[in-house]
Amino acid sequence: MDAEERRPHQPNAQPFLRALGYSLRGVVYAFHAEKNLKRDVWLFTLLAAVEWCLRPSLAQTAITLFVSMCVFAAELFNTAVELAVDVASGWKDHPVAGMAKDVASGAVSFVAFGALAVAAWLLASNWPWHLWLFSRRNLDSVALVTLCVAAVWAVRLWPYRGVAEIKRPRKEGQS
Ligand SMILES: Nc1ncnc2c1ncn2[C@@H]1O[C@H](COP(=O)(O)OP(=O)(O)OP(=O)(O)O)[C@@H](O)[C@H]1O
Repeated sequence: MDAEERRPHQPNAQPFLRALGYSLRGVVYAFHAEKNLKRDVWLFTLLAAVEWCLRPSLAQTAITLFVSMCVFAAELFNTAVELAVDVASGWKDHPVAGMAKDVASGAVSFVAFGALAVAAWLLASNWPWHLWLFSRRNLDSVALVTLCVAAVWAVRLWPYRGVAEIKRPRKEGQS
């Protein structure tokens, strides 16, 4: 595969826009292919629904959104590690390849536990819970959450037009 095939998009675009295009391509692929990321999109939507109802302050909303983005980032790094390990190992089993994937997935677990702690803090600090869904309370928070959910779903639903499907070749006996 030559360099042009590896970098197929926007040959005349500004370097910044080109880099943005490549990042978007990677993120769309991961959201299209990784079941964990698909599940995280739903969990993020659930968090947004909770924030639409509870209407935390703007600072609290920003913190929870930042932590959610850290979870997405950790999953994306994990996906990148899995792909790199699969290519480096030629899709063959190797203890170091397996360990590399286990370490990467351990990193995701750490961020996920941190995110659970932040979710608990959000719920506890807004106790007793009121349903503010149809009020004008903290509209700036609502706007921020809505923007982030829309962005995440845009990436999730963006059609994936990969050069090739990336998947591990099936072993004998696997369906
Ligand atoms: N090349 C390999 N050699 C040895 N063990 C491997 C190899 N690839 C994967 N494994 C083991 O199988 C586990 C699952 O790997 P796999 O590539 O199927 O990830 P996955 O199930 O898609 O993970 P995730 O759910 O995080 O996306 C790894 O954590 C590792 O323990």
